[in-house]
Amino acid sequence: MVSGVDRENQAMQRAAQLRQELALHNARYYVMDDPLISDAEYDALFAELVKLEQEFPLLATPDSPTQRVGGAPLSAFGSVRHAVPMLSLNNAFDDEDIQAFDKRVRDGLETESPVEYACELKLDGLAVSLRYEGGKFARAATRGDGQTGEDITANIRTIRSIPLTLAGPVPEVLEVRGEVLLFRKDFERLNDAQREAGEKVFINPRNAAAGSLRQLDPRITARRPLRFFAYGWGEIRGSLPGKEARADAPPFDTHMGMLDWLQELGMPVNRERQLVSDAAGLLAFYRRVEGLRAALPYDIDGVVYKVNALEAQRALGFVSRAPRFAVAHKFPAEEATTELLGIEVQVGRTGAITPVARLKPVFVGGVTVTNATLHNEDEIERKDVRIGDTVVVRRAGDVIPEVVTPVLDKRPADARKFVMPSQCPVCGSAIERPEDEIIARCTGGLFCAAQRKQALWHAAQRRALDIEGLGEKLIDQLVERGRVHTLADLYTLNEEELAGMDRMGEKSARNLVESIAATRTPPLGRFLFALGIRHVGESTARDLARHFGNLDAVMNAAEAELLAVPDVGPVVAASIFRFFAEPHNREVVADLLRNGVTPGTETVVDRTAGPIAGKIFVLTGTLPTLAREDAAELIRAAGGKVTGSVSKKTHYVVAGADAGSKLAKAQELGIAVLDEDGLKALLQS
Ligand SMILES: NC(=O)c1ccc[n+]([C@@H]2O[C@H](COP(=O)([O-])OP(=O)(O)OC[C@H]3O[C@@H](n4cnc5c(N)ncnc54)[C@H](O)[C@@H]3O)[C@@H](O)[C@H]2O)c1
Ligand SMILES: [Zn+2]
Repeated sequence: MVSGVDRENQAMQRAAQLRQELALHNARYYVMDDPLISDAEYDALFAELVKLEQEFPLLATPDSPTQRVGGAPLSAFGSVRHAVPMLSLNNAFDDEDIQAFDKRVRDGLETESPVEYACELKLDGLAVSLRYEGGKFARAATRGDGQTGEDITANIRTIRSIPLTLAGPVPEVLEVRGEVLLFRKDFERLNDAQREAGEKVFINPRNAAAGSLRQLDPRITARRPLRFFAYGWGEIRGSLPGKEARADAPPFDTHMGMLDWLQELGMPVNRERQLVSDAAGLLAFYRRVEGLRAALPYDIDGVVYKVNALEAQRALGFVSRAPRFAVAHKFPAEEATTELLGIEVQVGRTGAITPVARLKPVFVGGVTVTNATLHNEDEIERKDVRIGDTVVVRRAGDVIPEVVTPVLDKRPADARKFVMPSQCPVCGSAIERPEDEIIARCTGGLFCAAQRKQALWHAAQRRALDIEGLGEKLIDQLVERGRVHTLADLYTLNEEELAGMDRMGEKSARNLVESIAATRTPPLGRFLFALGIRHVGESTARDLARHFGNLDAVMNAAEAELLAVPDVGPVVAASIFRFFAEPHNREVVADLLRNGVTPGTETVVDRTAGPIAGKIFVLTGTLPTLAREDAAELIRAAGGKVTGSVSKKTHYVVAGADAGSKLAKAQELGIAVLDEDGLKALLQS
């Protein structure tokens, strides 16, 4: 059994250790703007110390971090003594904490009736105090240790949304307090620039805002798009002209009234603020903002509730580091640090290879996360993430968790760089990354299980093989049951097994077998399109068919030959060539042929000769016998081009009934206008 004395000794040791750790983290966070651990981890250490000090009150020394605010001001800045201290806020994490807060407030005010609260966002930036004298901006300071802050007047002047002159009559001295922050987009841009310049990146927008504001050179601050929102005030001296207020007190009697007034004076005040009348109202506000959080352009780490009546605030007063009349209701942290155990790659439905971080399980954004996306190879390189690193993981709202950045100070000596594998982990085909692209892909195409569903769906669609009755749900089943591996397997399905699938009757099974059979002789262009070759859309597939005439010729074409096809550039040619160079894809085509699929052939037209070759057509209005798409086909088949709008480059406009502005434009530009007969004559000439 452990004696009471032993326990107290243990507690004392642990408390000393916690204080030392917290002091280190305070310095990293408040002074260097470069924390080593996440806020959630810091909060856990802090809470542990609070608990020990509550159990053993003798441990609560006045220099304990639990009794103090922030960190010491940097001596490089001039110091500013706060006439009214800048405090922190007590934290609440769950509904019970809020009920307890409301009860403490009502007990403190000796009232049974509901208390009115002003609710605000808890902006995740850093607190500053702006001093106006005679309505003019005079000085600005950081919170520092709460009593003394750093003089950041020159830096604050660079923030455009902060007025240098207040709009309206104000007391002689008015200190406005609020949060300086960086929008997420601006943060990302800033980090990109930091990386490019080989400078250290910031862990999150809060630290970036703090680092930007606490610059010894205000020209650097000026280049950072910092923002400001006011949520309070400090010293007030002199009364407000025309308003019967007590001197040295705010010229309003509620918190919300004061905020509205600050806004009228030209101070930015966050619009997401609301009055509620009891604990239930507080919780409803919390829920509402929770839903809003992901859509806000800046980070918040919770909401703040303040007793609205200033008289009641005064009655409740302060504890050492925070007011009794306010509380911060924290959201689950969106960021946490953990260890990056490994990087694996995932294959998407289009063959895109995504590197995924395998993480030591970590609780973030309200769930335990073990995987996070790393997007692509460049991103890993850019962020310099290595296996073995301690990394910051972010999970905001329902967004897929992502690795934000490594914590460089914690990099172990044996951290390894990621190397993109050369083979697809699903099908073993080559992984390739075209030079001008960010995304690496599996070249397995139809053969790759990861891409199968997408590939089948693509092949079945109207514009490809047009397999009626083969829907997405059925494709999922066929692939998941291992019955269909490639497009070729579709042609081996029989009625009986199809009838056995979910939501399939005998009749629909029979119909499907028939409709599959009906697609056994596709035109070559549609067949090529159905193969799902990257960059080969419907019209490129048609051009290929026309240029090469038969399947073999397309499959065996060299890259240079492919480049001879109209509108096929280097990217497309390379993609076609790669597709048919992959043995798995050739196998699938061979299987298709073996299973009775015979794509058609086409007469190869020399589209460089003939009267239409290279000519540009625009079709408008309704032709008497030809559908517009058929007319376009005829033109393309003869080597012409069809575009959508009339310009100086247009050679012919083919106009039918009800032709509108295109015809007018053609006449205006003096372009030859043909009717259907005219077109046919031209084609036959
Ligand atoms: N990761 C680390 O190493 C590390 C170290 C130290 C502190 N921290 C983080 O900082 C927190 C403590 O910092 P703190 O003392 O600044 O307290 P806090 O950030 O939890 O709360 C007080 C602050 O909230 C801000 N605030 C935002 N919106 C507000 C509003 N509407 N009304 C009033 N204030 C508002 C103000 O800047 C105020 O100073 C910890 O909980 C931890 O999350 C992290
Ligand atoms: Zn693959």
